Amino acid sequence: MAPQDVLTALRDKNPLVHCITNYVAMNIAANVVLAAGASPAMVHAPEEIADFTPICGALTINIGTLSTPWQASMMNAATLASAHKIPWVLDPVAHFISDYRKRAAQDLLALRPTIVRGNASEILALAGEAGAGKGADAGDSVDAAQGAAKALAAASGAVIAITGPVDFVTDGAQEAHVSGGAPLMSQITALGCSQTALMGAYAASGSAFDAALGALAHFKVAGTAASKLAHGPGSFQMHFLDALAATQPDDLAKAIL
Ligand SMILES: Nc1ncnc2c1ncn2[C@@H]1O[C@H](COP(=O)(O)OP(=O)(O)OP(=O)(O)O)[C@@H](O)[C@H]1O
Ligand SMILES: Cc1ncsc1CCO
Ligand SMILES: [Mg+2]
Repeated sequence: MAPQDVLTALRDKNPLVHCITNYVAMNIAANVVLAAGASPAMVHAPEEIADFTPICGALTINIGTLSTPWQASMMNAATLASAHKIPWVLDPVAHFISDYRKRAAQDLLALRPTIVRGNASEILALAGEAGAGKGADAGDSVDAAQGAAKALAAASGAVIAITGPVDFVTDGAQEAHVSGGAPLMSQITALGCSQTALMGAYAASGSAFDAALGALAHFKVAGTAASKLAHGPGSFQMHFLDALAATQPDDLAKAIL
């Protein structure tokens, strides 16, 4: 299924996307998923996972504001998703900042996510390579992390997506670059986290590589459109949501190299 067909299926199915994300990202990520045409639900209580994860079209897990009870929910939800063959996406936000977070990311990776999405520093570190990341923002270039992404895809079986000025995605065999968007996108917090949530919506609607590629292209196309209307980060966010909703399946090819 080509990326544009995944978007058509997404809008047709309006899939339910279980998002376990961070406090910073919750609102923008939910709005991004809604604007694109899917149905987000931010559910993280340990008591609710067993009931909720199995009825969803996809699961997304983001460790941006990790704590012990949330980690238990993440591990349980990921285990259930893998057991029920529900696609799930891992976003290992700044996992290199502490041993606690590093171990949490590796434990989740061992549960075999369908897709891993991170910035260059996060993907480098997840593959065990040294990078320059210090917090949630990337300190490395996408180019520098491409080899790590390929190695990680081969080792984990996941599709690996790196976001940045030009995105890169690989499943170990196929690969693609995705261009467009605007530098302003890195000035708005949690847009990467929102990209992860959108990848869940796409993964609920098509195969893993084309889902990741489609979600990356959707952001770039909408980012390019929003940047023409925006006067700064605040108005960019407003125009970006409008542009996500206005993006049509045939637009996606413009961003894919
Ligand atoms: N300089 C840039 N030019 C164009 N697009 C960009 C640029 N920087 C980031 N983007 C886009 O912004 C989105 C978020 O990517 P980014 O790599 O900043 O994620 P992140 O660091 O994980 O973000 P966060 O942790 O704040 O959620 C992606 O769609 C990416 O393609
Ligand atoms: C700024 C920030 N801190 C923890 S999560 C997050 C959102 C972007 O990853
Ligand atoms: Mg960023």
